[in-house]
Amino acid sequence: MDEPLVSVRDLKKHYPIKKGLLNRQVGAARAVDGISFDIAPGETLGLVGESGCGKSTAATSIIRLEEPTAGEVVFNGGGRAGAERNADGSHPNDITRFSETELKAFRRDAQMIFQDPSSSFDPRMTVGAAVGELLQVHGMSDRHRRRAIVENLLERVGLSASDYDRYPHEFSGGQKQRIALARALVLNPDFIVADEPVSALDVSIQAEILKLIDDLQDEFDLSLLFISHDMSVIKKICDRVAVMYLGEIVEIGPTEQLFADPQHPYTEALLSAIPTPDPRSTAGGIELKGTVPSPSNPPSGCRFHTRCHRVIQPDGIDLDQANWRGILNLRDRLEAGNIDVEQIRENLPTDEEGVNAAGDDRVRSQIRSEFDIPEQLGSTDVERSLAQALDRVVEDDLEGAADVMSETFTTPCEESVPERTRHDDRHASSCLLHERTERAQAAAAND
Ligand SMILES: Nc1ncnc2c1ncn2[C@@H]1O[C@H](COP(=O)(O)OP(=O)(O)OP(=O)(O)O)[C@@H](O)[C@H]1O
Repeated sequence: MDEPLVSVRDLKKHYPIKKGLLNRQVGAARAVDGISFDIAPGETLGLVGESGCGKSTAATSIIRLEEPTAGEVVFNGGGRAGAERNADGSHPNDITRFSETELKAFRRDAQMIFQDPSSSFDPRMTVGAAVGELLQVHGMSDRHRRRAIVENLLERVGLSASDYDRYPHEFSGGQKQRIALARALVLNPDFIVADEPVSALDVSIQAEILKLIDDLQDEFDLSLLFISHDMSVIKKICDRVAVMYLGEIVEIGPTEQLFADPQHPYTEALLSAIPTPDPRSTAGGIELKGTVPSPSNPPSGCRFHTRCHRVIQPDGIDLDQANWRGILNLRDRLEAGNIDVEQIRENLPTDEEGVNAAGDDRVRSQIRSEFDIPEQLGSTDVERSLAQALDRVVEDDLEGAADVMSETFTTPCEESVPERTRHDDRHASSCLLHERTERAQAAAAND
């Protein structure tokens, strides 16, 4: 790739968590925790992940609307191309080190579009004034010239010059997003960050706005960082995609390749969630249960291991993968002390005879079924440990049950942080499964 327009390296944004009267820092929410990628001139890079993965924080940190905690964002637009690193290793184009003056110049060259077009406009300002405001801020004092530029832009985003004197409330959501695009383009930037720009719009309008963004990108030769939680939107507009989970990028690659051949289980799960026109289709059938864990206390090892349908089994265990997931889910819930045995008992239908004994068995069965663990697992060792744990559960000794479970049921995924594996020069992912395959292949080649 030629010199990228934007080059993000190991970018972090941690929010301090403070407590008590003295407001002492007791921890940090690691919203963005070491992300790296490049965006080429004229390219659209998608950043996708569920709510809470850190996408918006990444966006605002990259264009320094928030101060990053660490890392580098090199911006080679705005006439800054071709600069060499300083002797101390720092880069003169590193946005995170820009002075106020440099930052002001950068603000001409990089713009951001937000999800909700309604809240991005002052209701008392005409559309023309809102779009032209930045021209004025950046020194264009000629009112007639400003008006001519804005009228022309309004037409280029599919509105008309006569909309100049109208007010935001007179426009629909889709039209307001067109106005937001005109405003983002008015200073002729090189780089636009669009944070969920179509998520608040009806699906039919979404398609129109995506088409407009695509056309404008060509016309204005823009690079775009396009943020969305929706894989189907990403597919329509992005050249490459970075998949983000809990502050990290777990996979990155060209859109077509990533959709056809996803390498990270999280990507697979996101793709599986794309609705299909056929209601009977299970579209891959991977159900992403639960929500993204808190970035203040992320899971050890691979952060996705607590929800992963491919979570690795330790040596000596070889269960059906869904059953293994169920066992780990039960273990994690027990460790969190988050199973209410009394509640389970109360919800069971009453029995006429031998209430206690039958009740305990039913509690065991109920728990197994809740966690998708069949009555017999086909492995004596696993069954023995599970039975011991369930015995403790029915005695309401959750801690004891958790101890038994965590002794037997462990996964390499919680022990090692996966390294980035390259699948080709543009496609990479971070999953222990690939690391293992690579190691096995290397060992075979050496034999
Ligand atoms: N100012 C803040 N202080 C503390 N934590 C924050 C702050 N802003 C965001 N976070 C946390 O950082 C994590 C990432 O949030 P972020 O909004 O970047 O995610 P997102 O992927 O954009 O999700 P969404 O689409 O819901 O906005 C979340 O857990 C959020 O609670």
